[in-house]
Amino acid sequence: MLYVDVEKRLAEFSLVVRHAFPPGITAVFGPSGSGKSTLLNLIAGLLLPDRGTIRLGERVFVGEGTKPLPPEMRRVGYVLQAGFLFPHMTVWQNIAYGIRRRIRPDDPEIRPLLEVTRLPPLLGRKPHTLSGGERQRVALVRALATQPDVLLLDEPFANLDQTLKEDLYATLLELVAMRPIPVLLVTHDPEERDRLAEDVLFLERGRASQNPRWKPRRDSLWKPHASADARPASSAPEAPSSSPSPFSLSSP
Ligand SMILES: Nc1ncnc2c1ncn2[C@@H]1O[C@H](COP(=O)(O)OP(=O)(O)OP(=O)(O)O)[C@@H](O)[C@H]1O
Repeated sequence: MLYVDVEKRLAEFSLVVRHAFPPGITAVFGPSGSGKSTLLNLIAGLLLPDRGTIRLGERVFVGEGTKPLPPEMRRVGYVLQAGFLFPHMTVWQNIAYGIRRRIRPDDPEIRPLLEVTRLPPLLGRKPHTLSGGERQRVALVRALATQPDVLLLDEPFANLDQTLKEDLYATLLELVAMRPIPVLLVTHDPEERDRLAEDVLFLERGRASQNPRWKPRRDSLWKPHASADARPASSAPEAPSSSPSPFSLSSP
């Protein structure tokens, strides 16, 4: 479980988020400029909060009285809208980059990722020869190949046509089923939110509220996964006063 309880002053308002993210996909949904990317950057360690705590289980990313964990030690995978790939490297070199040990496409932890995303025929290609959807598949595998404990997706499907999106939705869900970790999916698109998310964090001018009326839709694509038992009955920020706060650093 990823716990976020932070404040960050921005140009026109403060981002104030107090939320627990269980394994599975949580959509981070809100209008442009509401603080969605800032939240992801705080979790990734690219920005530091003015106050508060971010921790994954007992592993403190940032917290009062402790030195912030640098981004490279957080085990966070990050995929951006443009699906940035190094242009001079092949698909395989892009995927292997950032993994500290030598890996091969048929290594047992890599091969299933490549197969689900149908990348094996493309491994020798350079990014400029790929379609937008193929590039996003590479970016997803690259993020997951590092075996992250949290996956951050910042509008990874924007600017793709509907057929490609559908294809990538299915791929993402297969990947998440293979590695049940908290996944934060930033999106503007209510359809995408409702098809993919198990939970939604609504943001508006930096303020977060769980919409109590939001429920996964009947045609939602996600299926409860093995770790579903680990999900709390509700990931709403308010814990009953009789139980320890999920945000307390000393809680299990
Ligand atoms: N480092 C910063 N310092 C101060 N203000 C910032 C900083 N970065 C972003 N902002 C401002 O904070 C607000 C939130 O920006 P952010 O990029 O997080 O929004 P967003 O919801 O991701 O928007 P979009 O959907 O357009 O990408 C914006 O008003 C932005 O101008």
